[in-house]
Amino acid sequence: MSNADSPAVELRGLRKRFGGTVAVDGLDLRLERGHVLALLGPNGAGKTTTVEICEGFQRPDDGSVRVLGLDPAAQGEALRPRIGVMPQGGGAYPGVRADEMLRLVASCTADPLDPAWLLETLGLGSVGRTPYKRLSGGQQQRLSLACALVGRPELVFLDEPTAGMDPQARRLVWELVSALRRDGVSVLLTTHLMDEAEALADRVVIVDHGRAVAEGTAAELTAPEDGLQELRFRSQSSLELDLLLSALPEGCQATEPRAGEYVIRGVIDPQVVSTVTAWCARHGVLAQELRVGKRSLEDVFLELTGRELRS
Ligand SMILES: Nc1ncnc2c1ncn2[C@@H]1O[C@H](COP(=O)(O)OP(=O)(O)OP(=O)(O)O)[C@@H](O)[C@H]1O
Repeated sequence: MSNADSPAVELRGLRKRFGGTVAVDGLDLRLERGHVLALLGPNGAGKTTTVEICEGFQRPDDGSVRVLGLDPAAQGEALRPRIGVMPQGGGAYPGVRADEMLRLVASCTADPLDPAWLLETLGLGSVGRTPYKRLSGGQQQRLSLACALVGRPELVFLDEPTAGMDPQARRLVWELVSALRRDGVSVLLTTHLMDEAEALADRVVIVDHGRAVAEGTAAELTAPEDGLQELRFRSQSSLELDLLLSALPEGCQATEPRAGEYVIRGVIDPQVVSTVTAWCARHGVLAQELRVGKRSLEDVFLELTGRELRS
């Protein structure tokens, strides 16, 4: 396969362990050119290790890795000018000013974007002369993102790009990632924020314990199983679901996937909603956060793994 036709990233059977810890456990993944792929998973799922292997900073124990058609471990020199990397937690010389830092990185690339424009776009125009160590965590993150993008990369790796940012800064970063996508840049991002994955990614790979447990568009992943709808609510734990079920039409299922969280699956019509709330009222149960509709990515993750994304 020629370099230009190959996917932006293709991983097959990727494995990496650190001593007794299995960080990546047979991961397959494919990012098409010009797409945004989100690796969604809780802390310790193996997201950073996967990204660092793609960037050539770690060597896998097993499996094949192709990034823009190249092997990052063996062809790093050819690959590096074509990718942008925003590592988790950023990093720079503590005393360097924001604009100096960005200009320095720009000077190492063949055809950089205008650093002043990039700082402005990321809301850093007013802190260009501020030393790195005096920037807020969110500003440091945005400077790190600017450094990843200034060389006009074909492919960008963003490891938890909005961690620690306030909502306004997060919105700026989301807009920038959407703009990258419009410009045909491929993006692999990691996150444990489902709304981030949902807002930005063409495809989402849910990872847990170094393995992909589900993959698809956010809409595919959250579509109700079997075309059935869901009614969800929270309440005290251990409600007598058999009793509730006996009040509902045939074909409905009722489960408590986690203590105090209830899911009714079936054809959810107004009558079913009314039956559930009436049953709750009869039993002195306050049904909170009652909603009818599709599952969230968080629900999907919980159902697949029994754990929450935000661990
Ligand atoms: N250099 C290392 N030495 C030892 N263990 C490591 C190393 N790097 C990662 N690990 C372990 O591998 C597992 C996966 O870590 P990784 O950082 O890839 O997960 P992650 O999904 O990115 O999590 P986070 O969101 O916390 O960054 C964890 O158990 C972690 O402690």
